[in-house]
Amino acid sequence: MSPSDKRSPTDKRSPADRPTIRVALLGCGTVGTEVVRLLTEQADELAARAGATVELAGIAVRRPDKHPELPPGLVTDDAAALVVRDDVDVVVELVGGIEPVRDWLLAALAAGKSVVTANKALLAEHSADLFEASDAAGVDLYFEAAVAGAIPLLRPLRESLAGDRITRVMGIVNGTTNYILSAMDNTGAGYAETLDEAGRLGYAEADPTADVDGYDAASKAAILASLAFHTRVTAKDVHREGIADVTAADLVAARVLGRTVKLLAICERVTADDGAESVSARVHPVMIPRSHQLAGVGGAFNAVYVEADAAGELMFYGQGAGGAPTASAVLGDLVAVARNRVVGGRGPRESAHAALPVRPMGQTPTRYHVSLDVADRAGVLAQVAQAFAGHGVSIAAVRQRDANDTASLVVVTHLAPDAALQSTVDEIAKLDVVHQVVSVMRVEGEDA
Ligand SMILES: NC(=O)c1ccc[n+]([C@@H]2O[C@H](COP(=O)([O-])OP(=O)(O)OC[C@H]3O[C@@H](n4cnc5c(N)ncnc54)[C@H](O)[C@@H]3O)[C@@H](O)[C@H]2O)c1
Ligand SMILES: N[C@@H](CCO)C(=O)O
Ligand code: NA
Repeated sequence: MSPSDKRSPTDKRSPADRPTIRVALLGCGTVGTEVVRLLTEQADELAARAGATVELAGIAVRRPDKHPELPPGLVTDDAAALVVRDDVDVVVELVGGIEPVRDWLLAALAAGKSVVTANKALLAEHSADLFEASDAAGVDLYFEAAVAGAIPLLRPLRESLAGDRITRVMGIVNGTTNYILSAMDNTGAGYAETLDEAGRLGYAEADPTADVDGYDAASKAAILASLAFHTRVTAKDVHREGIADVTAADLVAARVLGRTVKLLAICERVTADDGAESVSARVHPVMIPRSHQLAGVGGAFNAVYVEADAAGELMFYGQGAGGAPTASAVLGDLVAVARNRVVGGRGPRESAHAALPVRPMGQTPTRYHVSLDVADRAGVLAQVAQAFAGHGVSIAAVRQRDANDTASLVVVTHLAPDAALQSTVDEIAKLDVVHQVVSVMRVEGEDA
């Protein structure tokens, strides 16, 4: 697009006079394929909405010979050359991973190209560098698809809620693990077969351990905490536990009590007694009541609660993974970026002015559900209760069920620092009267 193509938003040029925004697409896998389809099928509508014809200038893939469906003149295996080409206005990155993508995007931004990306791993590590490069060049960096797929979530945080004070963001942000946990809970399906199915459906990352070990959700939590609290949180600041240790016994223990297990990302603004503010960001399995709205979120769907001082509680729900849903978010960003280029403006920049410290997990208040098999004799409950009291942890509820010479004991705590809860569980596991620690799970969504 040449500078003379710029116009005001009220300019009514005929389609023939519209400027052209030329797009370099990097990666044509699950999401990239759907972006090409939508760009082609909806070309006229997208042009009308963007105020510019949006046209592919090139498509970089690892193996051009594997893509006979793409126009040969557009396909290249040289992404580094494509992103700085003079005829490219916008780079849409759908490759994933950190290197070499980081170098490509920094080069693209430095060359004055706007960037749209779905790459949460990259943003959670290097958003500072990327924002700095986009500011230096005066171009856009959009990434709605990076968190919660199709769900408009980042734009509401960056723009709609910019006038409010967000206190908490909590939800299901990984489709693959939600698909697996839902299947294990509903049908008792096995872990491995369900993970394979999530891969076939295009939900899982290229390396699915990023999903099951919580790395993907931790990257998303870092992005959410940064945007919600106007600070910089990176993936390594996020406490991370995946679902690999969630057992059938955990799901049964949850079911018996009318609960289920979800992998949640929880980002909170924490205010200490002296008024000092910090943020906490964590990803781990959580036991929630079946009546909780997040309990009904099945398959690869995502749902995120946002709590803000003035707005109160908001909930965002929809498809969090898969080619077409993710492409929807990419196209939304592409139209926004194209519009900005047409009018000569920019979207929101990084807002990290609050510069809040990150509170370590051990100091973060949580609640535990502990299920134990204990000896069925007098004084056992007192010993277990003493262990909690010794670490300053207050008990909210105790349930006991007897079977032969063993009793099943379930303890749910009030809020306590996570480190105190961990130490309590370690001590309890060593008690002679405790035969087995059946399940230990953090709890959300119940009255304390
Ligand atoms: N699949 C989803 O549901 C989903 C949802 C949200 C975000 N994302 C993100 O979108 C991105 C792409 O995900 P995907 O599922 O489409 O992955 P994919 O593995 O299906 O596709 C990746 C593409 O990148 C290409 N590629 C790899 N190395 C390359 C190189 N050196 N040069 C050029 N091309 C190269 C591959 O050929 C392939 O076409 C990732 O960042 C992912 O985290 C995916
Ligand atoms: N692998 C990711 C894709 C969406 O970001 C998931 O399962 O949620
Ligand atoms: Na999104």
